[in-house]
Amino acid sequence: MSNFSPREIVSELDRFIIGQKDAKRAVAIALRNRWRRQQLEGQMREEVMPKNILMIGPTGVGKTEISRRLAKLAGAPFVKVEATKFTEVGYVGRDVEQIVRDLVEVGIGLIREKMREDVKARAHVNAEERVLEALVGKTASPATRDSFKKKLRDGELDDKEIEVEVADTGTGGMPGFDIPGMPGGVGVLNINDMLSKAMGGKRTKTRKTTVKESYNLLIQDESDKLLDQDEVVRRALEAAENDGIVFLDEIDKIAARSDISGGPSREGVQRDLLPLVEGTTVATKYGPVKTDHILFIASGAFHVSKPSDLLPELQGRLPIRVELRALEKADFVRILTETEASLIKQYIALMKTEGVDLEFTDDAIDSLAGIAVDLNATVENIGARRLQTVMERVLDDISYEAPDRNGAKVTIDAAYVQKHVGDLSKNTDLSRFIL
Ligand SMILES: Nc1ncnc2c1ncn2[C@@H]1O[C@H](COP(=O)(O)OP(=O)(O)OP(=O)(O)O)[C@@H](O)[C@H]1O
Repeated sequence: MSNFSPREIVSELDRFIIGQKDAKRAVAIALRNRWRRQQLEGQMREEVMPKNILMIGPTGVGKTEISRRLAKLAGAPFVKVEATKFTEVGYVGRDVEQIVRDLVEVGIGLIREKMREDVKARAHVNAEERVLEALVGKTASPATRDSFKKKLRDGELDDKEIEVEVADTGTGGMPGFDIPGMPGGVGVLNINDMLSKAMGGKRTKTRKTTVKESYNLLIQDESDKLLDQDEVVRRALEAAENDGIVFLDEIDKIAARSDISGGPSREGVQRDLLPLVEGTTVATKYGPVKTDHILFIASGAFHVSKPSDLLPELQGRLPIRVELRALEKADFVRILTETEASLIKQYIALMKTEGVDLEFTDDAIDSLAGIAVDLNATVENIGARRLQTVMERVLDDISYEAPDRNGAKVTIDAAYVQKHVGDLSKNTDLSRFIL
């Protein structure tokens, strides 16, 4: 859990998302509130519920992006679900619980990655200790150890032969396999683990190797010892419960209190979602998960329905309302130029791998932004996503020819942009399919 202040969180989000100050502020406070809750003790800690957020704004203006970046910043498990998915035919009420199961799966992935990193450093330290022991023996004086440690770190002993004892993993180790219906995660059985347990503990063997090569063997050996599956699961459940963020998109589409023919009623879906948001316990294959402290960020355009069309109970559980505004041309220019890993930066980096030096003039960027705005107005407003389709089209030729143009410098100016998408964008019928 990060201990950034709300101001710091907003400034981190500013690196990736242009504008939308209110939404950034709201999520920053929500994240800080989690940290505050963690500082509390006993009953009070259990009483403090997250203040869930309702983001209102047209499509493609940064609602998901803000939430996803927030989760990344916090190292928190994150899932995005379309609320309308639950209005489909064949849906049964309990399906909403899958959201929580998915959140736990994401948590397992995150924690495993984190623990591998933790373990890597520790495994390396342990491995070094074992190499030292192999070199100088168990009873050497601290001074001797230190002097050998220095030589070891300077690489002076790399070619020296030593004997190390490592876990015997049989003939190269057998692969783990999935239990049908329980792919991945704790469902994986490791034959070697089972064998070694069945045989009353570890089987080891002595290997003769050089100091340099022993490291790989020992780091692997130590990592295996350190990465504890039960611990991964325990921490993942904890992360899902306390840090999890669920992004419920298209909540406006289930807001109207009328039924859609064929599918379950919208109100029914709201009723199914309600316990999750209010706090319930969901059974997962890893164990029960309490949803009380999961942060829900619901989002929708609310062009037709209004937040007040949601069930009162659900409205009450989404007390923080923020509006995101539609993006204008100036925003598109900033999205193209100022964000970290902006599309422009991505294309420049990609072309560089081919030895092509790509450059965009200011008027090219202005032109790209202008075309995106026009298309959003004439074809369909898809927000900043429009930049992707326009950019892809403009760079199509260069992308295709890049391998033959190693060493070339390509400058994209307004004329180039106009030539490649300008005319097309004026033809609304054609644009509908291509841009
Ligand atoms: N304000 C912004 N600044 C930078 N990039 C943005 C901004 N708004 C949108 N984008 C980019 O546009 C794409 C779509 O945005 P996002 O997924 O956040 O849309 P959304 O508002 O959640 O819409 P929807 O409800 O349809 O999912 C993302 O790739 C995102 O990077």
